[in-house]
Amino acid sequence: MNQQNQLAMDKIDSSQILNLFDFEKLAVGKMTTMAYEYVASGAADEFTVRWNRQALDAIKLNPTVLTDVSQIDTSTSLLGLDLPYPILIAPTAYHKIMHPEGEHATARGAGSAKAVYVVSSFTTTPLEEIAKVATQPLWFQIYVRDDRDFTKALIQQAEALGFRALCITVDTPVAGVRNRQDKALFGLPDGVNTPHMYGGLAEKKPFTWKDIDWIKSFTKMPVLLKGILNSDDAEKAVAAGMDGIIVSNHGGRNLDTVPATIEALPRISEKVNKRIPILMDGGIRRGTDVLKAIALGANAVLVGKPICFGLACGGAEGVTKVLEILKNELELAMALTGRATIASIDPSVIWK
Ligand SMILES: Cc1cc2nc3c(=O)[nH]c(=O)nc-3n(C[C@H](O)[C@H](O)[C@H](O)COP(=O)(O)O)c2cc1C
Ligand SMILES: CC(C)CC(=O)C(=O)O
Repeated sequence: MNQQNQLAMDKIDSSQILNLFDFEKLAVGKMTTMAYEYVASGAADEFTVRWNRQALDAIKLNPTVLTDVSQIDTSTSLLGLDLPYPILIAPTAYHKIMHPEGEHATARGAGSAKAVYVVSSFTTTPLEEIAKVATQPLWFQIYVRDDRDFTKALIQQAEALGFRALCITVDTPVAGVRNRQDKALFGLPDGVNTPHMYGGLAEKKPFTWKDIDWIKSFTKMPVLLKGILNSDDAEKAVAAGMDGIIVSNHGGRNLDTVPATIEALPRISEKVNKRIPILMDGGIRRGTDVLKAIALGANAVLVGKPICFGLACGGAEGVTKVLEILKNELELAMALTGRATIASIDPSVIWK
């Protein structure tokens, strides 16, 4: 497709695309069936995918009235970065199957929205190219491979390119039961490849806390573990000197029937007790979801599928729009609950 046609395809009708669910509906018609199924599906019977949403929906809010909400300030700081709002782009693989400009567009979209973009190690665009167009901080997500020299070189490459933090995905020693993906005969189309990763996720070598110590020993980037669901692991992460954790069930794509992340968050937050930052992802679609996650102990959240759908619908502009809608909804949720700052969002905003 030539550039002009692509730009026409990418125009988003703002009168009709008002929330993150609208993007998914629009994306169905814009993506190949294979790409849509890859993004939208979860593991096995998709209980966890649904629970991520249902658990957030089931939480009721407890607003406070007559506080000064004339100035809403969503800014926060995280691992040395000043963020205008506590929402990051979760690492998701294979952006070129969602949009021809792939991760290039995602990085530009993140730049316009002033959001941190966590780049997947399964990027279909070289890291150098992403770094060149990024105007906001980038973080890197790594899948640790059997070949540890390869793994080390990749982490060092990201560090040398100026990536600001490393997220080690720890919830995927093997890929989950991905029936929908398999039925859609998932495979990368000709011309799309992953310049920094080989093969799938069929690693044989044990990957344990020792490897985490090893990575921590040679990188200066802050290190976060992505995919923590139980509070004992959270405690071990603190003991191992991690700079942060991401409470995540991989968007329900790995082990079906694990709980919603918003359900796992409070006990992890209690255990961690503010010693290190906690991020959370899984089912965040509304500003009220962001507010609930912060109230229950998250310092920030990440969004996965909505970014993929935004990218598919509108390239860089679509990515920006997803983030702007969510940020705007967060501002409204803060004003309507009587919380003018992120620091003032505490558990009392949850109806008990
Ligand atoms: C299409 C897709 C690809 C993903 N690829 C990765 C990946 O490469 N590395 C990773 O750590 N997580 C990956 N994830 C998980 C996300 O980082 C994140 O945990 C999850 O999508 C959050 O839930 P949400 O999609 O409901 O927002 C992927 C998720 C999706 C939907
Ligand atoms: C290449 C895949 C394993 C990326 C991933 O984490 C996912 O599809 O959930």
